[in-house]
Amino acid sequence: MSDFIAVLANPSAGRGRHRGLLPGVVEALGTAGHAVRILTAGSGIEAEAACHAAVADGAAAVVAVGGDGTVHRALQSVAGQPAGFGVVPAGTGNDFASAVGVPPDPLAAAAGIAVALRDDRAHRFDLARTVDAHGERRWFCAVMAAGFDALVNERANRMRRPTGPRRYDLAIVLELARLRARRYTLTLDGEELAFPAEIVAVGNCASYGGGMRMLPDADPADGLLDVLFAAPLGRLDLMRLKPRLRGGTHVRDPRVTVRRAREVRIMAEGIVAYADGERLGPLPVEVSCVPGAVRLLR
Ligand SMILES: Nc1ncnc2c1ncn2[C@@H]1O[C@H](COP(=O)(O)OP(=O)(O)OP(=O)(O)O)[C@@H](O)[C@H]1O
Repeated sequence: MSDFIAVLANPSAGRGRHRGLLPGVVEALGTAGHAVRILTAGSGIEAEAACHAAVADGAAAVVAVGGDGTVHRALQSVAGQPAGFGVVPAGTGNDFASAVGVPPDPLAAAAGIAVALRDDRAHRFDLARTVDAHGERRWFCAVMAAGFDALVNERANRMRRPTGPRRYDLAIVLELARLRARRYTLTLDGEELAFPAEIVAVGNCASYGGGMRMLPDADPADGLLDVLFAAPLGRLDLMRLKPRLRGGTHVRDPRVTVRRAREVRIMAEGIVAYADGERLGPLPVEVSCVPGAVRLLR
């Protein structure tokens, strides 16, 4: 069957707060005049496979109902493809949705997707494409972490307890105790830089983690990636920088550098990169900005 809307709902997104949302979302999407097919998946990997199958089956659009992790999974199937993409923000972090002008209210977002599909109107936004040392390709939409924040994510993923946000707090404490500057080699459009650092991030959009504006001026429609790195700060100053991320004022610190590039390569020992909060894999990673790679319905 073709001419249908595939809906990837992540029941665990937003700690389950939006579980009752789906019927209203499906009803709103139905007004676009396409059949609505709900994809079932028990994990991020299954979610991704279900989206790929739907696109191969001729889906007119894929709609992700969840946070940035769900968006990341769904995006793999529509990036660089003619199928449209919709986001119904229902996660704890909805950073891509807010960067591309999706209404924060889930039902308003669903209604907007239906109107855009009916009127055949889409907005093109850039995506970042990654290639790892094994040649594996992925896409991401918001921010790739390749420093302290990636180490925290990797540690939190390995921990079973505590659950919820306290797991991250504990992972931060544990990783702070082991903090050390690593030697990075960064290539920005062919220019090679080598320096010691604790934080390095690449952004297609400004924020991650639910409003932490790591790359405050990143624009998902400028055809470029924003790249942030900082001279070694040490434990105390790293923690002092953290509350400044929400306002994006950390970039005023003279030890922080932000550059723009179309193609970026990052190498450092012992770092597993995370993109949109999802595990990407060990560095080195090459990242390219692909202008207009997604047809966003909103
Ligand atoms: N259909 C699905 N079923 C189960 N897990 C999924 C599904 N879709 C995505 N996932 C995974 O669920 C995780 C959380 O998703 P997401 O980021 O959308 O929600 P969140 O509430 O914002 O997340 P977090 O609690 O991690 O901040 C991601 O790792 C993602 O890969």
